[in-house]
Amino acid sequence: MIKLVLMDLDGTLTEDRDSTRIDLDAIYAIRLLQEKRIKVGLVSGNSYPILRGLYTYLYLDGGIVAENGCIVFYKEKYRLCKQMDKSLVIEFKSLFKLRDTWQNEYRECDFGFVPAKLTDEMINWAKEKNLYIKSSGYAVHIAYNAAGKSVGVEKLLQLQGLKKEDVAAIGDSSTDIELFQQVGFKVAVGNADDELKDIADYITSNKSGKGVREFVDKLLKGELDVLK
Ligand SMILES: O=C(O)COP(=O)(O)O
Ligand SMILES: [Mg+2]
Repeated sequence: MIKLVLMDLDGTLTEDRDSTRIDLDAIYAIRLLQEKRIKVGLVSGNSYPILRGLYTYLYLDGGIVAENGCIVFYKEKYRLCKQMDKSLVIEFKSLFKLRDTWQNEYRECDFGFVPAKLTDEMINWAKEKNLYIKSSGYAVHIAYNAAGKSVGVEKLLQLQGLKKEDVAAIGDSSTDIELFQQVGFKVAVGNADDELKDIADYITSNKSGKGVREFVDKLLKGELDVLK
């Protein structure tokens, strides 16, 4: 039985994948889960302060994984990755002519840059330095390994004493592939990256936030084969 639903933020709770406007249907879906005592958590590349604020005002209790797995919050805050070296941020930005995302001043380990297009040159640069590098479609992220949403979600489930089978997750981008590795039921929104859809147990017909509502409605009506 699903006890926790982990939700990505950008491109999933929002109205679309190029928006930061949270879909009202997604908020309503969260309320429906809470009424059934199913916990909801956030798993995102966004910074901890941003997610902690959203977590507080959406009145969630399923925990937070911020900075693509590097920061976890469940009753207490945990940092799981090495703090980013500022000289590396400067080198990456100047080498690939990138700009800081506005949240970088609030980050510790995983830093985001725009434009969000990930190139082979960037991947090779990161590989040489054993860095995590992925694009969420909103930003290109780098962090010291071991990083990625899987690292944070594994810790979050441990903290709550939950098994994979107890947990479902919904996401939109390649950064959610690692999220899917740690949960029992994997949902891709209708406008998700193909590589995420390829490993999903269910793909919503609706995009982003409306897809969250569609998933939750079907989950609560028992229309999804979550106990596979
Ligand atoms: O921070 C980003 O780049 C996007 O974050 P997400 O993991 O919520 O999609
Ligand atoms: Mg996303």
